[in-house]
Amino acid sequence: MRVGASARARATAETIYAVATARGRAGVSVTRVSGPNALEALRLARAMETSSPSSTASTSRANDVDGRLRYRAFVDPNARAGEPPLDVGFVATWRAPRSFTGEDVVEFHGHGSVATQRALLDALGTIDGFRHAEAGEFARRAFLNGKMDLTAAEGLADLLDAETEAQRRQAMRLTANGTQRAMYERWRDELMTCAAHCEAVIDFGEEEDVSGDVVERDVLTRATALRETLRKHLDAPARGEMIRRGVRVAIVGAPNVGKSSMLNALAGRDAAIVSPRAGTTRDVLEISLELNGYKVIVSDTAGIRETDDDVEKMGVARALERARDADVLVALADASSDASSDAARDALSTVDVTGKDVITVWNKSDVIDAARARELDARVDDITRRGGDARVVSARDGRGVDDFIATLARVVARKCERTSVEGDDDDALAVTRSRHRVNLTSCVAALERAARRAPVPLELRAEDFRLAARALARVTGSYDVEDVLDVVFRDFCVGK
Ligand SMILES: Nc1nc2c(ncn2[C@@H]2O[C@H](COP(=O)(O)OP(=O)(O)OP(=O)(O)O)[C@@H](O)[C@H]2O)c(=O)[nH]1
Ligand SMILES: [Mg+2]
Repeated sequence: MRVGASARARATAETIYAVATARGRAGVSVTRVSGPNALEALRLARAMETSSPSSTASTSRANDVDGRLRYRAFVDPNARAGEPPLDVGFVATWRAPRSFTGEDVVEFHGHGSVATQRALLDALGTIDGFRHAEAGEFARRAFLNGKMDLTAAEGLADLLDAETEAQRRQAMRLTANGTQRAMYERWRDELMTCAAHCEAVIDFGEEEDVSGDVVERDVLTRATALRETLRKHLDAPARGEMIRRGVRVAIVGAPNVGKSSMLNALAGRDAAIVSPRAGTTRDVLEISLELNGYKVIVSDTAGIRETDDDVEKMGVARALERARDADVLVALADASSDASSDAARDALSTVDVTGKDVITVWNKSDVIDAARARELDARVDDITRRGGDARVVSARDGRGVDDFIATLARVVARKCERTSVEGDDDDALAVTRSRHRVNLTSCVAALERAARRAPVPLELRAEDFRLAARALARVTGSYDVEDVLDVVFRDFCVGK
């Protein structure tokens, strides 16, 4: 991995420490120390069978660097005689480069209380050249020391944030399997090969019994194939990003149709204010759910209608904006009357639904007569027959709500499940971050220039292949890393 020498030097000059587990009350708390002088921290670890503090450093430091847990008293080297130890627990030590960060690492596994954590941190702070770590600094060092690439680091951040099964699996694939990195590196190698072939023709011309034309044709064939793969990768529904951030569902419709009541039914609590007055909801209100193991963020929005009320107008604008950003629209209407929904339908027709799923729901089925019920059932059948999703429900008495939730869960799963794009591990193909999307897009742009049909000097083609390869290298962090490091590692907590 190519990383600027200055970055590496800066990363390894100091020894850092931090609590790696959650702060506060817990059975066990792990405090991690990493850096060139990390073994100095063993001064705080005293073997339980010896009572003489002076004997600790020399005996334990030589023998204890094998990653095994050893039972120790944690002591403050400056403590007065007769003081009890700071804590007792286990200490483990790893030597560079065979550690998480690639540096010397010492871990203290003590009791999880605020007081023991603070006492140990204070004692570590008295050691020369030691300082408290910043957020993400351990992971950053691991990256700088070549222990993981940026996609794995991002996967680690995702894993620490994972709330659902789908998020956990996706994060593990990134951080443990490295499948995404392998794919990007394979494509990058292919681009470098194209550049090299162009350059070979430039350097050796036609002498080496290779015809420039043949090489050029071969390179263009490879480039075109790769461009198609990349395009498919980019065009595939943003499944990876959706699993990571949660599928966005917006409940939209005319005022008073029961949008807030539906949100409350989904949440299983009174999250939103419900009232008989049209125009009750003004702001967007969000709740988080887990459906089929996927994270789902449901938004309740203001009822859409023409209005002179300035505040309501802002609410309507926000509702439409939310509809535009959503992955799934729940278009709610009043089963007892179609009239109020016309303005909402007109406004919503301006929202581009490409790539979105729309579930049409008629609410308030408890107040309709049998004829109307039959009419709505026929409309539901019609929509279903055309491959759409529709439901008739009553948020008031709960009729049909479970079926609606099942439909929503199915739609969410369909959006997040494997979409067969290419290759045998489709999940690796999901673009998980906009940072990747940006670089992949510039890769495709450069590749398109490199592989254009018009006669172009080979030098220019070679240069564009190199630019395309560089864009991919930025995703894994093997090129131009300095400017992206803060972006990638700022999401970590302290201690990681
Ligand atoms: N009969 C009946 N009334 C309902 C049902 N769902 C909601 N309501 C009533 O309809 C009224 C409006 O409900 P809300 O949930 O506030 O409707 P809304 O779409 O959020 O309204 P706005 O926020 O004003 O756009 C309230 O009086 C609810 O009690 C239902 O299934 N049946
Ligand atoms: Mg409302």
